[in-house]
Amino acid sequence: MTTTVKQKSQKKTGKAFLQVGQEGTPGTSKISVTDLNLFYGEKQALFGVSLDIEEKKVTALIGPSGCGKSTFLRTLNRMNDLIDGVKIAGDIVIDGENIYASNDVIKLRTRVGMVFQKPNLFPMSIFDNVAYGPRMQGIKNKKELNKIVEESLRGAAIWEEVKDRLKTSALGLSGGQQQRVCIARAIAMKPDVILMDEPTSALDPISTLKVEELITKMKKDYTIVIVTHNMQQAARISDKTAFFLNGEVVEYDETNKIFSTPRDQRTEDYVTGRFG
Ligand SMILES: Nc1ncnc2c1ncn2[C@@H]1O[C@H](COP(=O)(O)OP(=O)(O)OP(=O)(O)O)[C@@H](O)[C@H]1O
Repeated sequence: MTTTVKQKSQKKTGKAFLQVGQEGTPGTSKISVTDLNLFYGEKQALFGVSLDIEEKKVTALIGPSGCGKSTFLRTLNRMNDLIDGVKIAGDIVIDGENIYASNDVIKLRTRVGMVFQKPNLFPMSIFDNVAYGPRMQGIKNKKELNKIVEESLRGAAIWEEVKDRLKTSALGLSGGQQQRVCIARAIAMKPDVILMDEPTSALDPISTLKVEELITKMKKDYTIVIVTHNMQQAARISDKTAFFLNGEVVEYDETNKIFSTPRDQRTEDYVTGRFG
């Protein structure tokens, strides 16, 4: 606990911006989930989910529609708290801290950013979209904001495309560009973890490829958890894959094992397209 607080304050004051989050060692456990059960009212959506998500790796969540992937993803930054009647039991520990033990959800969502299925930019300029979070955190200095916006847009591989139109409406960009600005907006909060819920499902193949390349680059700096329906995408970009079925994790392993030599027949049936 003390260590975590210390690390966070060093992050704020110390290192150059995009180096934030580089303290962790790839492959060590970043998020530890133990016996997680979630109910929407009377309906149980997650059943005893336990898994460790590794630092600076891409973890894919796959499985048929309605099996609990998005529900699980949203527990990692407590987005389900916003839904009436949700009950959650179990532990989710990030960097040694149980995220359900603290009431500081804003701090949690700063550390654990999220990118949604459809780009959800605000009807304001590209600059203001990316500067929105830092401004909410109290950063007013123009030079500092300029730096954060440029570094975030560079980090999201969209700077070259938008640098001459930062003051124009973000809604004038293509869907694929908007999604990368959404990623820049998440990066601007200096998170450690980025959750992505089917981030390319609304994009054309070229934009999808750009976002996939971006995700692959981003794992140098961030721990990424991505929900995808696209098996090829999971195989291309993720290091680990969890296969969900009816609210349970059937199998969780190195991605190449899940796709080449799965242990469970149900995983094999799903990844080979026999159902889903
Ligand atoms: N807000 C909610 N209220 C009640 N039930 C919900 C809610 N959100 C999801 N569910 C139910 O929880 C179960 C898991 O849904 P979830 O969206 O997590 O699945 P998913 O695997 O992400 O599906 P998809 O791939 O279609 O997005 C489903 O039965 C769904 O109907």
